[in-house]
Amino acid sequence: MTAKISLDKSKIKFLLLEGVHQNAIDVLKAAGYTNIEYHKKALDGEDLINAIKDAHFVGIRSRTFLTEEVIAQASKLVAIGCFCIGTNQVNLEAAKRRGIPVFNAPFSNTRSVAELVLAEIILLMRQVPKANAEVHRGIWNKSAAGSNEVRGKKLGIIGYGHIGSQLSIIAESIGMQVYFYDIENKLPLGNAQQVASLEELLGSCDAISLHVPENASTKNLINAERIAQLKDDAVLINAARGTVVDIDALAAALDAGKLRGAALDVFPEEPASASDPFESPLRKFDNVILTPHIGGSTSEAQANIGTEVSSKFVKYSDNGSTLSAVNFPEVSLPEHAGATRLLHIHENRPGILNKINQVFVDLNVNIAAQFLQTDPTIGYVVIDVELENTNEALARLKEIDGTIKARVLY
Ligand SMILES: NC(=O)c1ccc[n+]([C@@H]2O[C@H](COP(=O)([O-])OP(=O)(O)OC[C@H]3O[C@@H](n4cnc5c(N)ncnc54)[C@H](O)[C@@H]3O)[C@@H](O)[C@H]2O)c1
Ligand SMILES: O=C(O)[C@H](O)COP(=O)(O)O
Repeated sequence: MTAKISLDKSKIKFLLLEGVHQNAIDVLKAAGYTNIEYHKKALDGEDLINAIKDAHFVGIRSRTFLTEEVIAQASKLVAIGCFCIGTNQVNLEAAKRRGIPVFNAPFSNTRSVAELVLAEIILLMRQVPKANAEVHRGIWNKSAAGSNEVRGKKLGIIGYGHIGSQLSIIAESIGMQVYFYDIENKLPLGNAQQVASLEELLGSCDAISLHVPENASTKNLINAERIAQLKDDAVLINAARGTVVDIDALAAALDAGKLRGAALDVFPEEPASASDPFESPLRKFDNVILTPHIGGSTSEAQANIGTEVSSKFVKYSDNGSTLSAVNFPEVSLPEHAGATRLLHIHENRPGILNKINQVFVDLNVNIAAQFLQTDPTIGYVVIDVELENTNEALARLKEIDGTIKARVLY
């Protein structure tokens, strides 16, 4: 039997924002999904509500904010895809409560960020940003003062996840000694060493690079007190999230002559579009590299992300798989040829699975396979059955108290 989706594929609307790569569209079309609304920019306010209100799937990058209010107005939404790593721009809880899994691309732009950071470390250790700015102004200041090789220097990485550990490998390959601080115990790659406290890292390293997520524990992680602990000639890099560094404290330190330089790719407030101005107290410093959140913006990364996240959409839509969803019980599913597949997302409360199974007892059908995953608040069960009357089964599943969403795949 050929797999057929409950709702005609041409009626399933995909809303893709922020110029996600063409691969995203190609993957959807190859899977038979043709109803794709594509925007090159982020949407907000009324424009976002109007576009999302009849969408089944929405794909965004880091600049579209899917708040509780926005998600509440998207009554048909089945899944959200972040075509990037970060998912802080989505209210993950609000999505989960409505039975909407959120997918991302957890490592498709990892290498791009690590390469940019390594380049910035080398440039800052050689004072290239300052030299470049001066030569542009006609000043020929040829000097070796304050200029160093990175070989043998200490790199301190804060957050040793995908990007931090990738940076560790490539920095070590050009001779840096790598130390890292992470709230979790992590396997040190190569000769890297984990340190027990942030203070230990801050006071001893020549370059510090941040690779933590945006959350309560990382807000202003690098504040005035911690900047004061850095070596006077250290370089500081933030390509994680803008909230991690207190920008005013950094500007004050740079004004006082602290630090050799800094590189920032992310900011507490980023312009929504190219026509909006970028304001920052850091703009005046020649020894600071400022980039417009382009750490993951390479052709390679964007192409990979387009394929990866759209493939997750297709798998969820065709097959029910939530593997690698960031806010949802993960169910990895086999093909379901020959059976009807019913998906039921529910509040995780006692007795609900019994009620679900009772539907099939009452209909006198055998359950061929059942896959269940729960977290403390919701459950996701996928049921394969040989069933003639799917409408009745679906209607009865939807009537069960505590049901959040139910759908059928043929
Ligand atoms: N500039 C860009 O374009 C760009 C591109 C990709 C990712 N990012 C951002 O980079 C960050 C890291 O990405 P990743 O893929 O390496 O994430 P990851 O989840 O793989 O790693 C994050 C690491 O930070 C650690 N961590 C969390 N809180 C911490 C804390 N308070 N102190 C120390 N360590 C802590 C975690 O244990 C984990 O090891 C994310 O915020 C992501 O959004 C930015
Ligand atoms: O989270 C990420 O992957 C980065 O911040 C990149 O976001 P972007 O897709 O908006 O460039």
